[in-house]
Amino acid sequence: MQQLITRVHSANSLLCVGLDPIGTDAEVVVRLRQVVAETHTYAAAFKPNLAFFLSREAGVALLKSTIQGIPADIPVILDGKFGDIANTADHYARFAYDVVGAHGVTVNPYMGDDAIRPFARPGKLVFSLAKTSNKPAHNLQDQALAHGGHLSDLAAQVARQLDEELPEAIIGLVVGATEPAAMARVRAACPRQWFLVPGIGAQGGDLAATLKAGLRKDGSGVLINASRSIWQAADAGKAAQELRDQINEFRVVRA
Ligand SMILES: O=c1ccn([C@@H]2O[C@H](COP(=O)(O)O)[C@@H](O)[C@H]2O)c(=O)[nH]1
Repeated sequence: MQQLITRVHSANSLLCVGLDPIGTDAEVVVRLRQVVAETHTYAAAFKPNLAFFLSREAGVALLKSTIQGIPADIPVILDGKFGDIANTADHYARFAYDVVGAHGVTVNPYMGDDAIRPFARPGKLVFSLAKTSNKPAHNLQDQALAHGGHLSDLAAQVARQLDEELPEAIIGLVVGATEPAAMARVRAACPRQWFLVPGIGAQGGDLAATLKAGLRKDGSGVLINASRSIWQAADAGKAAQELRDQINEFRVVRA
C-alpha cells in the first residue's frame, strides 16, 4: 500500500490505466508499449486484465513483458478476480507475483477468507470484489443481510467482514462506478479502505457522482480505472491526462 500511496502523491493522480488489449498479437505488442509510454506519467497504477492476455497463445509472456515495461515505482494490479480453495489460490498467487511480477491482484471473496489469504503477502495489494459494475450485480450484491441487529447490503457486509477476518492484510475493495448510491453505502461501512473503481468511460459511470460517493474525507482512497476509453483513444496520453485532471478537480480535502 505504501508504494501506491507514494505513487499517488508523486504523480498527483488517482487514475488507474486499465490494459485490456484488443487487436492482433502483432498490433497489441505495439499498442501496449505505446499506451504504457504515453500514459505512465499520469498513472497511479496500471491494471492489466488477465483474460485479455490468456486469450492469446503467448499471453503469459506478453503479460510478463508488459509488466516489466512499466516503471518500477508504479503498482501493477493484475485483474484476475481469483477465488479458489487456499491450496489452489496459492498457485494463483505464485503466478501473479512470482511468474508475471504483479504488485497486486483482484480476488473474488465468495469462497471465504482462506481463498484470499495466500494473496495477502507483505507489500502486496489485494482488492476484493465488493460491488461490481455490471448491471445484474444488484441481484445478489444488493441483497439485505442482518448484521448487528440491522440490515446491511451484501457488498457492505463483505467489505466489513474482510476487515474483521483479515486484520493483518490491507484489503482494498472493487466498487463499480455505475451505482454511486451503492458506493456511498460501502464507503460508509468502510471509511478507510482503498476502492478500485471500474465503470468510468465505456460503461458510462458518472465521474462526479462516483467521486462524491467514494472519495475519503482526505480526498484520496479511490483509484478510478479506465480501460477501453484509453486503449481506443487516438491519443492515449491526452485521454489519461484529461481524466487524471478531471478526477483531481473533485479532490477537495473535506477533512
Ligand atoms: O466490477 C467490475 C470489476 C472489474 N471490471 C474490469 O474493469 C475493466 C473495465 O474496463 P472499461 O473498458 O473501462 O469498461 C475491465 O477489465 C473489467 O473486466 C469491471 O468492469 N467491473
